[in-house]
Amino acid sequence: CFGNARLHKEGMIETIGKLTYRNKTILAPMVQVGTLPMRLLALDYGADIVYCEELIDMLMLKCKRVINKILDTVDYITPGERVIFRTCDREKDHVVFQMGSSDADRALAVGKLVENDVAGIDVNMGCPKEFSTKGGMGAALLSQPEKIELLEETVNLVKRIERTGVAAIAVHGRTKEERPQHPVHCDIIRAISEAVSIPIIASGGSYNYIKEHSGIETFRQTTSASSVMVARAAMWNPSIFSKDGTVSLEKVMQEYIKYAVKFDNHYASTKYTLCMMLRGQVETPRGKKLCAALSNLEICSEAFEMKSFYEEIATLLETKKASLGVTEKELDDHVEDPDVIQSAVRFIRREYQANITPKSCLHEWCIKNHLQPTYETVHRPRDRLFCSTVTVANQKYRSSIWDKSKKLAEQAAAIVCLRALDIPEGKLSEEGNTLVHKRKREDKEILNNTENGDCLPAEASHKKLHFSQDVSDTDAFLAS
Ligand SMILES: Cc1cc2nc3c(=O)[nH]c(=O)nc-3n(C[C@H](O)[C@H](O)[C@H](O)COP(=O)(O)O)c2cc1C
Repeated sequence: CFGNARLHKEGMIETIGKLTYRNKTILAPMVQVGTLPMRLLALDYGADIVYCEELIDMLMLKCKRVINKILDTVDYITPGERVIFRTCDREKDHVVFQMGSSDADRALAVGKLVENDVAGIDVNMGCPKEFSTKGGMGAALLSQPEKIELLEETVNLVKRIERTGVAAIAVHGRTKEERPQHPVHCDIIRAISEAVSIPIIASGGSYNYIKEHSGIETFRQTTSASSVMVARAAMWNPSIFSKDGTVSLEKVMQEYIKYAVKFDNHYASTKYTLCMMLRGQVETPRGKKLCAALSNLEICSEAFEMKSFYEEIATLLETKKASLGVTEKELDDHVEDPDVIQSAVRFIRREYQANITPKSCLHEWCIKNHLQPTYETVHRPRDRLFCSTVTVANQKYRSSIWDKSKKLAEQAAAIVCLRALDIPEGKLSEEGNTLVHKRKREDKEILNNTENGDCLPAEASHKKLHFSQDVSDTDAFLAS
């Protein structure tokens, strides 16, 4: 069995800590899923504590802390302006930051970096996946005595961890070799619970116990644990935390999307989480539209009929931006370049044939002409928009309209190039368009690793989602 050690703030700053881990229901750490929208939704439905997805220490140490006045959030962003961790006041007393680390100094440095923005800090010692263990993180920590004082027996190990002063230990009741669909070892969690005096948080009950809210308590009693942490059952429907019974998935998804839009959640995380909620339904027309979406706007407009909500929030954010005195002119810090062919275009998915994108058209044309298109994208941090320049045969092309995602910006650049070269771009309105392209979305490359789905560190996670037919069910996904 393996677990997560929690270095509670109390342990680090004696007078501030308020969070305790007794008698709590907890949203478990889940890569891609446990971003701000899911955490807020879980709190709305009654979770007491919410964990972020595992974030790797080295990546966090590259981040700077930024107050985002437009979203009212605190963001930790990489030098490349990627948001790695976003949090807000509402969750401040409830959110536990989970890190992946194999080095005490780095772990401490990350702890110091985030300690004033979170309620607790968790070191992941549970992830059995290779990407984690080969870096000496996750479950690898369990076999490095010098790092966590391993003893032969799990109970003795937990006792020794307890003596380090951690506030609580979460135990996922499975061995390193077992997979999430194997029965959870309640007896082992119980033995651990009885052996130590700090709170034990039982994890691993989604598959066998937590079909509805009452299952959380059954799992707690069966394991004699202080608290229960829920991962998959909450991912499938976060209203599992509600004492009033579960809410329809349709409503839950809408609520989730609202948070995702309000807090500008990365669309890949939004899409992944919604696909996990849809489970067996990703092959339905809506599931397919969701999988094809390349932005939160597309998720709202194509798959959920929530375009007007998206637009309303976008307008609000624009107004806020303006009231903060940030003008469009100030924002447009992208250098004008006379050598670049520019025009004001935007890629609108529904205007194109299902399997065709401007990028794929350009790619195909380039292959035929023995050319190689190269894309360079810049991100404007203040409004989080992207602008891409494509170079073909030493000529640069770009759209003057900045877009919501790198992918959309690249498509727009491809459109400018195709139009300048008078090449069909795959639009439905193009007469006699007979181009047939295999759908070849960058997303598919990004999302193409089912193996890591049950515990994937954030650095890799945006590159490893996959929603193909064979991953239409979470259980299959986790089992792979
Ligand atoms: C999509 C997904 C991502 C996960 N990511 C993490 C993670 O980042 N850190 C971690 O410690 N465990 C992670 N886990 C493991 C869960 O926190 C939990 O221990 C496991 O799923 C068993 O609990 P359950 O039966 O309630 O699902 C992940 C699980 C899932 C399903």
